Amino acid sequence: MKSTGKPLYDALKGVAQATPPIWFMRQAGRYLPEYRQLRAKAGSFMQLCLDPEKAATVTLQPIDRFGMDGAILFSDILIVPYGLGTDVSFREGEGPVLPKLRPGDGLPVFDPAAFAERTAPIMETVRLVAGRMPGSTTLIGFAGAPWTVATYMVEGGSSRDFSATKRWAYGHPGEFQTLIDRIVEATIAYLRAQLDAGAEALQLFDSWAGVLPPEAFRRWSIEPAARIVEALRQSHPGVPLIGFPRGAGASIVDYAEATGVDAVSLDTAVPLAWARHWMPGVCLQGNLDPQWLVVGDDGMAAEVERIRDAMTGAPFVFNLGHGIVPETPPEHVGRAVAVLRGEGV
Ligand SMILES: Cc1c2[nH]c(c1CCC(=O)O)Cc1[nH]c(c(CCC(=O)O)c1C)Cc1[nH]c(c(CCC(=O)O)c1C)Cc1[nH]c(c(C)c1CCC(=O)O)C2
Repeated sequence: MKSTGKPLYDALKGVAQATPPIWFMRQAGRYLPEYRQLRAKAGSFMQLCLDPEKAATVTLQPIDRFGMDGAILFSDILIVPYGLGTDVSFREGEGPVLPKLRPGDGLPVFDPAAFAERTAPIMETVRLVAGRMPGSTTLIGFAGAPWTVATYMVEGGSSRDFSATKRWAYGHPGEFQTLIDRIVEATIAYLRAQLDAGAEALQLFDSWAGVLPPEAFRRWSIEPAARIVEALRQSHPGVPLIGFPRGAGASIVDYAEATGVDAVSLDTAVPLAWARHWMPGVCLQGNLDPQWLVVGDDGMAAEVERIRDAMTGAPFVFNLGHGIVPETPPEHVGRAVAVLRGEGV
């Protein structure tokens, strides 16, 4: 493949780069003073997500500061339930709050026109960022995977054990399938719209895939992701797709094969040599522990080099095993980038 001049894009398409491209999950957010400053003026977090000018500015903050190879759209996975008509809000220190959906309740219906209208500001953000990015940067769009999005809709927010969602999925699988199907349809429309607006690659975040036993993982994580991948391949052939089935353990190999993604993002527990051996056909992404960025010392530098060196010669994107935490000093992020690129200590 001819180089596109975008190292992240090329790596995702399977071409190993001499220096791995880098971006970090949650690279825009509360650890950055420039984010906190803009966030204070935006009202609620949802208002910030739905304000294209501010969301575009926030998307570009980590590009301006660190020269990341990827810009991830500033938004949230809960925009899909919002687009389906669900009330979504974020409480300070508590996280997301949604009405709790239960078996027997009317399920949200995917109305394409209403969904497109409610999510239109996100597409405007994508267009603004696409027009303002450096040419070597790749713009990454994203959505939550249907299982992870469903857990927020059923639990009414974050959860420790996902008991209500699991009991529904195991006890009433037909009805739970309908809920998943509706989220799949909405997600396909949502991701297609991001691509039409200028996103160059996509990531599907299945943050809670790891709570599912293997058979349930196949049905509720792999199958919906495979349907989304197939639909996007039909409408937008060639667009690099990244899957992140966090905590999937050994099942990540089945996920990579059965969904047909171009790249998989590895959580902190996945051994890199094992991933290279069992998933030779995909680009790998990961998997520095985000807590190393809080520590930021020579131990962090050594860990960055260990991960980089373990992946030499393979298509690889340097990232974290999960999102940056708010306590992270921004200088430590800068140091990790410099160490990776061999520019600093
Ligand atoms: C599960 C999930 C969510 N959102 C997301 C996931 C999947 C990744 C993961 O597992 O972390 C994905 C997400 N959320 C956010 C982005 C923006 C882009 C980026 O990565 O920089 C992305 C890609 C912004 C955000 N999403 C959220 C914030 C903080 C809100 C604030 O500024 O007050 C940001 C910057 C809020 C959010 N959003 C969500 C929760 C549980 C919370 C509350 C916890 C927290 O605050 O970290 C749901």
